[in-house]
Order: sequence, then C-alpha cells, then structure tokens
Amino acid sequence: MTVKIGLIGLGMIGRDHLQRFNNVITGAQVTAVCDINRAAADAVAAEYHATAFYDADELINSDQVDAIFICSIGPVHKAQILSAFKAGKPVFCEKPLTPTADESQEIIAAEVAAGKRLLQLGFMRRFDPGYQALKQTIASGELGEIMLIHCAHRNPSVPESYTLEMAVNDSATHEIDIIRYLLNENIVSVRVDKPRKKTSRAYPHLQDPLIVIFETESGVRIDDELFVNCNYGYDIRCEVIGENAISGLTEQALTYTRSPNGVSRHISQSCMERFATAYDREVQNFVDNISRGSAMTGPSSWDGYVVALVCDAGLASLKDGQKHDVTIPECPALYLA
Ligand SMILES: NC(=O)C1=CN([C@@H]2O[C@H](COP(=O)(O)OP(=O)(O)OC[C@H]3O[C@@H](n4cnc5c(N)ncnc54)[C@H](O)[C@@H]3O)[C@@H](O)[C@H]2O)C=CC1
Ligand SMILES: O=C1[C@@H](O)[C@H](O)[C@@H](O)[C@H](O)[C@H]1O
Repeated sequence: MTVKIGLIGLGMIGRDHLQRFNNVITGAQVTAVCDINRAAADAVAAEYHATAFYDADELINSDQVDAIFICSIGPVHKAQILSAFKAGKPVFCEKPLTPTADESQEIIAAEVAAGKRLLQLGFMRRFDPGYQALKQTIASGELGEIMLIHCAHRNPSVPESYTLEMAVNDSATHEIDIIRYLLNENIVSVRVDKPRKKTSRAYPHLQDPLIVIFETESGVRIDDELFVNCNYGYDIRCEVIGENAISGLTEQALTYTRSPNGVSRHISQSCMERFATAYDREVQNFVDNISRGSAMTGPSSWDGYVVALVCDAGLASLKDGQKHDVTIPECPALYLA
C-alpha cells in the first residue's frame, strides 16, 4: 500500500520533507500540497506532480490523501490538526504542537475522546542516533546519578522575523523535549537569564545569546545556551554529568582533514543537514505505522502540550527574569502506553 500524503506548508521545512518523501521514504507519495501562497503551491505541485490546494481544509477532506503532514506555521497548527482528526486521517505535525499550552488542550481532549493516538509530533531529535545512544548510556546506569546537563543550541543566523520569544518557544522547545526524553522525567521550573553582553550580529530586537536554566522533578539542573546568531554553524551540544562519569554528543562529522592549517572537521550549517538522519527516520516511522495499521508512535500531542507548558513559564521568565514553576497535570492513560 502506498500512503497518499497531503503536505501543508511549503516553506523551508515543508520543502525539505518533500524532497525526503521523493528521495528517501518508502511506502508513501505526496499526492497533494497546500499553501496560502498560491504561487508556491502551484510551483511545488508542478515540480512534484501533485495537486495544488490553497486551503488546508480542502486538502484535508480531499479523497486524494490518506494522511496529513503539517509544515505550516505554529499559530495555524491547532485548526489543521483538529480538521484532520475530524476527517479521520492520521497527522504528522511539525513542532510546536501549538504556540501556547491552552491551545494544545483541545487537541489532547479530541485524541483522548477518540481513544487512540492520531498524531506524531515533529520532535525529530528523538530519532537522532546520537541522542538515542546518550539515552541508552544514561539508562545503563554507567554514569550513576545524573546531576547536571549542559546544552547548547547554536544556529548560524536567524531571519529578521525571528522574535525574542522564539528563542524559547521555537528553538529551546527541542531541548525541553529531549531532556524529558533522556531523563524520563518532567521539568518543574524554568529561568531565562539575559547576559549583559549580546552579539552585534543579531537584529536589534533580539537578545542573543540567552541562557535558560531548567530543573527537573528529581533535581537535575540543565543549562541551555541559546545562541541563534553564532555565525560559524548549526551546532547542537549536549553533555550529561553523572556522579560516576560524563557522556555527551560527539562531533557529527564522519571525517576530518589534516592540512598545513591543522586538523579540521566540517560543521553542519542547518538543522536540515545536522538532523537529516533523524528527519528521515521520524518520517519513515510515521509512514510505517500507517501502512501497518498500527497506532501512532514517537513524540505525541501530550509531549507537545508539556513542552508548551514549559515554554509558557519560560516566556514569563523572559519578561521578569524570575524562576517560574511548571505544573504538569496527570498524563492521560492514552499517552502512557
Ligand atoms: N523540526 C525542526 O527542526 C523544524 C521545525 N520547523 C517547524 O516547521 C514549521 C514551519 O517552519 P518553516 O518551514 O521554517 O516556516 P516557513 O515560514 O518557511 O514556511 C511556512 C509555510 O507555511 C505556509 N502557511 C502559513 N499559513 C498557512 C495556512 N494557514 N495554510 C497553508 N499554508 C500556510 C506559509 O505560506 C509558508 O510557505 C514551524 O512550526 C517550525 O517551528 C521548522 C524548521 C525546523
Ligand atoms: O526547529 C527549528 C527552527 O524552527 C528553530 O528556529 C531553530 O532554532 C531550530 O534549531 C530548528 O531545529
């Protein structure tokens, strides 16, 4: 069976996933694409031999598609997800589930009422071989009690449309999710520190870099450097400090070069390059579950909701510089399986 995919949102990540469906993924074909930018929809549809839609609801309800793949912007995710649920079609949605936690609640309620998971969320780092190995190392007990985690989320640059808040609810979302994944526990507090020095490379409306401090239920303290105009590359770092040993992500390059200038290694320049394998694996996972008629697996709506709760607290801290507690409601049984 070939799963017929309707892909909504033909911007940066939407186009990256399109080439992935075309070149890497087996068992699926993008049969319809949608964007409110009609010229973009028409051009991409022609290139990929798909049908162009300009309205997400029309694509979702079209009999040309079996599953919905949402790569539009966060503020419109909720309406598109609920529409896909209503049409009875499985959904992949890029992060964030919704920009605020309140909006996510309706999605949780709809899925719980359906009695089964209908959505996989695009927290692709859970499919990254490095993070998966780090999780295994932590679970093995070799590190002993985990005390600290040092993270860095460095992007070479961001567009002018990137707001100060996005450092928290667009970029740090990935660390918030991966910390829960690595440690199997929730974050209970957040504090955002604005260092006095900021890079001249950032647009004036940004404070860059920022440091976010998280604490988990068991007291693990995590510092996350968010430096989104670091210039030199797309560099994601994570070092876990245990009482017996320390473990972290390695450099990602598979080769090095020795020259009269010394030893050098390539540094990724974008998330699409750094996490290519993770994106391939998350999308194949989505398609395979549909092909097999299995329940959705991978990051869930609940994971998206919990991340949004932490982001809400982070945004409050961004305003007042204080530590904000995060209260996470009891997880519905549906998401415990
Ligand atoms: N997992 C990851 O590492 C990444 C995830 N993302 C997420 O993917 C989403 C899209 O990000 P980008 O591609 O960077 O944004 P983008 O701005 O490049 O593209 C968004 C596209 O959605 C379209 N769009 C907006 N409203 C729409 C609507 N109502 N119906 C149909 N199309 C609509 C826009 O016209 C645009 O073409 C965001 O939620 C972002 O956070 C983005 C980059 C990496
Ligand atoms: O999700 C992503 C973007 O939306 C975000 O803007 C970047 O900071 C992240 O590194 C990227 O993975």
